[in-house]
Amino acid sequence: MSAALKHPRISTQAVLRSNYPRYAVFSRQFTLSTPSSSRHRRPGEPSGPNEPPSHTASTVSKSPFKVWPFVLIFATGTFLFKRIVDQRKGQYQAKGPMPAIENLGATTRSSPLWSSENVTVIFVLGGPGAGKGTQCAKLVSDYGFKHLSAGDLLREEQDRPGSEFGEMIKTYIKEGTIVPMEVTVQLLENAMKASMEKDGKNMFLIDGFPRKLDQAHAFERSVVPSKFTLFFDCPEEVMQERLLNRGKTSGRADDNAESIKKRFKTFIETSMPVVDEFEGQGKVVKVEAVKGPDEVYEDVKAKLKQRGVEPIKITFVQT
Ligand SMILES: Nc1ncnc2c1ncn2[C@@H]1O[C@H](COP(=O)(O)OP(=O)(O)OP(=O)(O)O)[C@@H](O)[C@H]1O
Ligand SMILES: O=c1ccn([C@@H]2O[C@H](COP(=O)(O)O)[C@@H](O)[C@H]2O)c(=O)[nH]1
Repeated sequence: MSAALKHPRISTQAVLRSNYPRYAVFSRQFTLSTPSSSRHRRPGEPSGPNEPPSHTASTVSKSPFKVWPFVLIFATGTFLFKRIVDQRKGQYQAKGPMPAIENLGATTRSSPLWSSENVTVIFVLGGPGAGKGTQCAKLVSDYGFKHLSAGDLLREEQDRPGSEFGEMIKTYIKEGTIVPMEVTVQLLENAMKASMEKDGKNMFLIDGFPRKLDQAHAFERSVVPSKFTLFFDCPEEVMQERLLNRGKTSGRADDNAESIKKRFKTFIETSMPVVDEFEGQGKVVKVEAVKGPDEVYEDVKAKLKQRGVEPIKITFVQT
């Protein structure tokens, strides 16, 4: 547009021809205002290069039709530009509020905080309701692991008075989608540090995490590489029945038919690629999770044994 105003004879003509054929007459008139020796002069037009015109801008200012198209083009352009900007703003806002990630440093490290020699991490994955938490509770008492559930940590943070992430977490959990990894990885790292300092525990079962490839990569790069992933395989119908049952007493905002459906979708589309990637690295221990809790647990113990993970031996010493 600015080019058109600087060089009206050239560019506005081109614009008018290409976009507004009905202004062709005007366009021609405008072109004719160019001084030329090979045509008839118009009234008031200078006869030569040294003679001033008898009145200024006569061809443009006399007819309103010669100005309006430019005004129209400018207004339409401005209107469309503003609409595009507003639409884009809308798209970004629809993704929900982003956390103040500058306060969350864990995922910015380029090397792990701990080595897998000193700190053992077993990820526990499986669909919603596959029985991860139930099996973890059993493993804690027999193997001495510290159990950290990513979902529990997020719910705690959600309910912590003054948390800047509370509202955001609530929305993600209700929708069955994955909270931005900066928040979850930082919560896990904090909980691991606390456990090591307080209980001296350095063997962790990390339940319900990583649920997305970016989390998996960030955690292994900046916190500690995992030993392997314990994966509980269970059909959706079985998991749905368990979750609806649990929903009668759990008080969880996502144990209802609508949220469960969304959580299943997220599991298939977002979390299964994590299992597939670890599988490709030979780092998945798969357990069928349809039978009762004790039968499933027997299978878990047998599979862990194959991986060299043994229960804690309690030795009774006679005094
Ligand atoms: N093997 C099983 N057979 C029958 N019911 C089970 C079994 N394992 C767990 N449950 C029950 O199913 C429900 C879900 O179990 P659990 O909380 O352990 O699953 P989860 O995988 O941790 O779920 P989520 O990912 O939603 O936290 C609970 O009510 C639990 O008592
Ligand atoms: O890494 C994670 C783990 C969990 N979430 C969110 O929490 C809910 C509940 O998780 P449970 O493991 O079933 O307790 C899950 O649906 C996600 O919305 C997460 O964002 N990131």
